[in-house]
Amino acid sequence: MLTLYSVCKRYPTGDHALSDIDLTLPRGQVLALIGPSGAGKSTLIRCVNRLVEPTSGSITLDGVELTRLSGRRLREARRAMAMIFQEYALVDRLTVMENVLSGRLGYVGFWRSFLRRYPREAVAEAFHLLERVGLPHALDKRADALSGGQRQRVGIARALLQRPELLLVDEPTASLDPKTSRQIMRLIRELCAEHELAAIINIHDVALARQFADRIVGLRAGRIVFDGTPGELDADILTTIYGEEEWDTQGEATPNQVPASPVRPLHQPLTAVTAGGMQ
Ligand SMILES: Nc1ncnc2c1ncn2[C@@H]1O[C@H](COP(=O)(O)OP(=O)(O)OP(=O)(O)O)[C@@H](O)[C@H]1O
Repeated sequence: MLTLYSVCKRYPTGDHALSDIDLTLPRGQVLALIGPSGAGKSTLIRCVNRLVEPTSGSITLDGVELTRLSGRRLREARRAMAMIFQEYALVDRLTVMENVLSGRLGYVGFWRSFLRRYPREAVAEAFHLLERVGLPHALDKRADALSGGQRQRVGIARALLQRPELLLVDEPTASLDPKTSRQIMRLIRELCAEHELAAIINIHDVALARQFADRIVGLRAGRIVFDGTPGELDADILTTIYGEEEWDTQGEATPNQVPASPVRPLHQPLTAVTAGGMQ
């Protein structure tokens, strides 16, 4: 469904953020993108929806070459790719419902979106999605009255209202406590299965990646250095991705199972892992 071929990104500063990235993502697959800070994870997902312009290479979604699109055709292509952000990117002064409905902005005309008049069908779907993400009673609340976990649920409902084929998820749990992080990752995973959505999730927490992704891609210095299943991610591979460290790799986590002892870089706080494993 999504194919990247020989994608490179060099920023005007001279930073080679991505070098020769080849990746094919089938429909419905949940891919976790891991790697050290500066490895190029955010750049990669932003190249897919062209928030960042790749310097060279090809990116196709359902056979459409995204790198050559502009104007209306780029806007149309972007509807199929919804983004979920670390900081949620909600409009604080708007209600939960209004924030979710903004997921349809790419579909309604200028005046409708300006006046925030959405089709009845979109409102009904937004109700349904808010119920699905566990916020049926928060419709009229202002976004800034919500907790971080609730805000992320709104962000997820908004993304789904866009009716995407692909979710681009940028550190969805970075600002959340370990239990809420697991709930959010589980929700994303379940929704991907329900809607046959593919997802690329940029995530620092290796234990969460192992537990909730079908596939893990490790980036280091802009290159893919690992592409495999969570079960294949052993200590040697973690060293290849992150560098030398004493890795704890006991306990094979499979999606929706609680790992006995999740993999973690030893420099991560122990509390983050133990609390995450308790739920
Ligand atoms: N707007 C920019 N201008 C110049 N260089 C940038 C820009 N954004 C990122 N870079 C550089 O590109 C490289 C990859 O950055 P990127 O943010 O994609 O990495 P990352 O893996 O997402 O890091 P983190 O996990 O810390 O978010 C880094 O060397 C970074 O300094």
